[in-house]
Amino acid sequence: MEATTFVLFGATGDLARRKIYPALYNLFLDHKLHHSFSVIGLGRRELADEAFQAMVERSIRDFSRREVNDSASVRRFLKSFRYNVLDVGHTEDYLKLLQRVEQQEESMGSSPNRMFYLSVGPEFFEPIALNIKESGLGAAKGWKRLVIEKPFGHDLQSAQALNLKLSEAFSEDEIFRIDHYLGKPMVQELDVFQQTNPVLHALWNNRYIANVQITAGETVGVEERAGYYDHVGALRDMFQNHMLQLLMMLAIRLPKDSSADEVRYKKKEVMEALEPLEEADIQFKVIRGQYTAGTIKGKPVPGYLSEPGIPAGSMNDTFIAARLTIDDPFWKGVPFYIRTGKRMKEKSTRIVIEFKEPLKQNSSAAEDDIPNLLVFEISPNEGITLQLKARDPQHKGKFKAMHIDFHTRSIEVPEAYENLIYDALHGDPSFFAHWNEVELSWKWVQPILNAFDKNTVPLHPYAAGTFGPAESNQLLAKDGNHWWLDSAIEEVSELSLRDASNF
Ligand SMILES: NC(=O)C1=CN([C@@H]2O[C@H](COP(=O)(O)OP(=O)(O)OC[C@H]3O[C@@H](n4cnc5c(N)ncnc54)[C@H](OP(=O)(O)O)[C@@H]3O)[C@@H](O)[C@H]2O)C=CC1
Ligand SMILES: O=C1O[C@H](COP(=O)(O)O)[C@@H](O)[C@H](O)[C@H]1O
Repeated sequence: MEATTFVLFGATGDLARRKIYPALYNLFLDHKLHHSFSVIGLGRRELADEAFQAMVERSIRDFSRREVNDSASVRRFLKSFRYNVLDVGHTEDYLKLLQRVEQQEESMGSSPNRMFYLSVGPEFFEPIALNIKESGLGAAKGWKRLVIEKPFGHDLQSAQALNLKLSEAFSEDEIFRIDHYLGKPMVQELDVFQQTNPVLHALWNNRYIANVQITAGETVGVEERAGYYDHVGALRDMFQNHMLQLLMMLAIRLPKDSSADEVRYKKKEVMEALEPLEEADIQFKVIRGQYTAGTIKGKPVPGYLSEPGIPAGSMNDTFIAARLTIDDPFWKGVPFYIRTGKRMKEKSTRIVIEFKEPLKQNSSAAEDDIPNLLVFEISPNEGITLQLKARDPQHKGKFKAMHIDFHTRSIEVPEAYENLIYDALHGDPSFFAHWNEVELSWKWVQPILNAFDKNTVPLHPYAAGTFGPAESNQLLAKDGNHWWLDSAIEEVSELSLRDASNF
C-alpha cells in the first residue's frame, strides 16, 4: 500500500454512503489501507469536517457488513476524513481543492498519490476530468488515477465521445471504470476455476456444454429512481454492462498465470466473437418486458406504469432476455441465454451451465428430465452446486438429482466495492472494464436500442413476482431448452409462504 489521497466527488450521495464508506471501513479493519491514507469528500453543501465524519460514521453503522462496535477503531478510521465544498462547474473550487490536497500531502512523504473517485451523475464526468487537468490537481507527485462510476455513456456515440474527453486528462492505464459485478467475489473466481481445475478446464467448451444461462433477477421495482431508470431501462442499466461482463468472464479462456492485460485482451476477443444480431432477427432473439401489478413474497406491488414519476404509456423495458452466440472454436453452437429484470420472483444473480448428455441424440435434458448442471450463485448468496443425474433408489427406473454443494456465509465475503477499491489503490485493472470492452458492448447492444426506438420489438407485460414474460421461456423452448431452477424456486417460495402463513 502507498500513501494516497482519495478525492471523492459526490461524498454526500447515496452510493458513497451505502457502498464506498463501508468498503473503506472494512479495508481499514483488514489493515489494507496505508497509514497515510486520507479522504477528501466533496459536494456543494456546506459541511464542517466533524459533520462529514459524523455522516461517514452513520453510514458505516448502517451499511457495513461487519458490526461496528469498537469505538476506538472507528475514531482512528474517521480521523483521515476531511470535507471541501466544490461545485463541479466552479473552476475556482478546484484551486481551493488543490491547496487542501497539497496540505494533506505535506505529511505523507516523498511521492503521495491521488485517486479521484467520481461518484456523481454522469453529466459531471467530463467537466470534472477536464478541471482536474486544468487546475493542476492532475499533476500528482506520485501516480494519479480516475475511478469512474456507471453509466459510461447512453449509447455507442455518447460513450465514444465521453471516452475521448476523458483521455485528454487521463490515460487508459489511469482510468478505472467500475462495473460492480466484476467486484463480486464469485465473479472474480470464474476464470480461476476453469484455469486451475483440470475437470472444469476440460469441460469448458462446446463439446460438453449444452447451454449457459445467466440470470440477474431483482425483486425491487424502480424505487425512487424513475427519472434515471425510465431513460435507460434494463438494457442499458444492467445488460450492456453487468450482464455482458458476466458473459465475458465465463467465456474467456486464459493461459496460466495471465496478467491483467491478458485477461482484458481475452475479454475483448470474446466480445469480438459475439455474433452481431441482424436487424430482422432482433425480435426473435431479444425479449423485452415491462412489469405489471403482482405479488412479491405475499405482498401486492404496483405495475411499472403506476410507479411514482413514470410517464403514462412509457415503453421502457424493465426486463430483457436474449439469446447470444459466440463464434469461436470453444463456444460455437452453445447458446448463451441472458435475462435480467426488476420485480422478478427472487433477488438472485446466478449462472447455470447445462452439460450435454453424452449418449443422447438431443443432448440437452428434456423439461421433465434431470439435467447435469453446474450452478454459480453469485449474489446475494455465494456458492457452487454441481447437480448430477443419479438413480432414484426408491423408484426403480427413475432418476433424481444429486447435489454437491458449497456455500459461504455472506459476512465473511468482502463486498464488491471492497475488492474494487482495493484493486484500484493497487493499480490492478483486472476487474475494471477496459474501454475496448465497453465500446464493443455498446456496439453489440446498439442495434437493439435502435430496434426499441423504432418499436419493432414487442413489449411484453409480465406480472411482478414472476420470472418475466412467457416469451422468455419460448426463447429457450425453440432450441429444446428451459430455464433451469425456476420451478424449484417456485416450489421453495410457495413452501415458505405456506410456512409463514401457518406460523
Ligand atoms: N446509488 C447507487 O446505488 C448507484 C449509483 N451509481 C452511480 O454513482 C453515481 C452517484 O450516484 P448516487 O450517489 O446515487 O447519486 P446521488 O444523487 O445520491 O448523489 C450525488 C452526489 O453528487 C453531488 N453533486 C450533485 N451535483 C453537484 C455539483 N454540481 N457539484 C458537485 N457535486 C454535486 C451531491 O452532493 P451535493 O448535493 O452536496 O452537491 C451528491 O453528493 C452516479 O453516476 C450513479 O449512476 C452506480 C451504481 C449504483
Ligand atoms: O448497477 C445496478 O445494479 C443494481 C443491482 O445490483 P446488485 O449488486 O444488487 O445485483 C440495480 O438495482 C441497479 O438498477 C443498477 O443500476
